[in-house]
Amino acid sequence: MSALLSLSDVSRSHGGMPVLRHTSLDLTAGELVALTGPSGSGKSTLLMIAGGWDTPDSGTVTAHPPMPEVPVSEQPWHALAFVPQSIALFEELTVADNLAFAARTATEPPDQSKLLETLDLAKLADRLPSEVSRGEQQRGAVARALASGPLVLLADEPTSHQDRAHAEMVLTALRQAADRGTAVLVASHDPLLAEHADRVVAVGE
Ligand SMILES: Nc1ncnc2c1ncn2[C@@H]1O[C@H](COP(=O)(O)OP(=O)(O)OP(=O)(O)O)[C@@H](O)[C@H]1O
Repeated sequence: MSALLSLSDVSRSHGGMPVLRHTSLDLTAGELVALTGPSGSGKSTLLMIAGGWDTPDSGTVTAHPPMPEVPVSEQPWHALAFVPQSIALFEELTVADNLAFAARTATEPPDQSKLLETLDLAKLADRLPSEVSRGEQQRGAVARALASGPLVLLADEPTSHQDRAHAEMVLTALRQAADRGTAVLVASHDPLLAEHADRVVAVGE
């Protein structure tokens, strides 16, 4: 299988300190890749660059067909979805409407009710993000990303606010997306992640 998204020879410094040095990574349809490394090793930096929210000092990020042939920063949600560490749900929309908003961009919208059930959010669907817990908001952000049916999904510490049972739900949902063909890249310290991943990429070691 050919890559959907390629980082090639990417380097990035913050405040004069090198964070990523000549890093290359290919993401292929149907795989779940675990991005591991110590705190401060550059996992979020790599994800931000992969998603087009940060620019490398050198090196390239390329989206390959069937991804739209535009820079990563211009990819629509149904091509490239992101679960940021900050979670960033739309505060004025209910949990269900956050999913519905993302699903509007999907070419083949996943079943939103099923997504809410899979992530133990069904009973909270009509609440605003401010009316649910941080962990529930985080699962909402995962559900929203999945609702766009993305070709590539990038997730930054998506289980950081979860207990073990709910972390399993999050990782299972991401695994199922990979099994349906999404290329999934997950940065995490969670030891459970390796059980769900096809391969592990370590940064900063
Ligand atoms: N905007 C910024 N300005 C300056 N330094 C930054 C900035 N963003 C990140 N850094 C530094 O770059 C390094 C890598 O940060 P990054 O957030 O990518 O690490 P991480 O592996 O995701 O860490 P964690 O596991 O703690 O989330 C750290 O030393 C961090 O302090």
